[in-house]
Amino acid sequence: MFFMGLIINNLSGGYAGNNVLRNISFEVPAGKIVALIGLNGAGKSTTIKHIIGERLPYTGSITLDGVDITKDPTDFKNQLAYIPEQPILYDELTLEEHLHLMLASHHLDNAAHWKRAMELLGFFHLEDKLHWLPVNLSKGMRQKIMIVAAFMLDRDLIIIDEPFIGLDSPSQRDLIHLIKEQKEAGRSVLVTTHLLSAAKHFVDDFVVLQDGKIEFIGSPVEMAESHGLTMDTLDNFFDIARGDRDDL
Ligand SMILES: Nc1ncnc2c1ncn2[C@@H]1O[C@H](COP(=O)(O)OP(=O)(O)OP(=O)(O)O)[C@@H](O)[C@H]1O
Repeated sequence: MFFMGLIINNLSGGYAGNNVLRNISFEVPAGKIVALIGLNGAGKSTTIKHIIGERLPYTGSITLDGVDITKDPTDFKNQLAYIPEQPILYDELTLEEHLHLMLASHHLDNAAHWKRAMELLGFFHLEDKLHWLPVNLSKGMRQKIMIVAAFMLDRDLIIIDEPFIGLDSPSQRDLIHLIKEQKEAGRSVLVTTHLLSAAKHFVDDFVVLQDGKIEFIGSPVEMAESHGLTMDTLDNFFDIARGDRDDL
């Protein structure tokens, strides 16, 4: 039996001439929500680029439900859904056409998945906008379409880059509800965020990156305790990381 979930093992990687990640290891087990956090330039996006296969590991391995990204890249990618920070939509396709295209490209354009897509659209109050083009949609609406498109695929791993940017507070709560549903369904969820005040309430573990290395892995309570903070003051975590402790 394979380990169910994502395992990053001793990963080193980055860009030509710029080795950003240095032997990082962490897990996102099935049924867990993990937040990858760190200051600007710590290596979060670079880590995500490696997990979605945009960059290849220099050393180390990345496996999802026992499938190695280097050995079986297609099988690996077929188990994950990724929501980028910036929505990527085609100007000339309606919302409905986007969803059909996305499902068809994953060989899932059937009644069951379409029903799921409609449920998710309804959840975000977008069900009456099926014929709209991206140009007619607000930034937050475009972000919600990316969320719907990822969640309708029912993948084992969902990666969300900065989930809360551009969403109003009710929509942030709606997204957290959907993320928790994925956890309850036994999926792995990996988010990157700078919003610790929101993340500390729903993540199982924080993985803290600092200069391309793992600085800490643990629950929000463990992270607070090990850095001399409480759950109430955890939002100041990055002030400590930056050396602004006196400001607390
Ligand atoms: N395309 C690239 N080519 C070379 N170096 C890059 C490239 N993209 C990022 N870097 C470098 O990699 C390091 C990590 O950047 P990364 O984007 O992973 O950080 P991050 O933690 O996601 O930061 P932020 O919070 O600002 O999004 C930085 O030193 C950055 O300059």
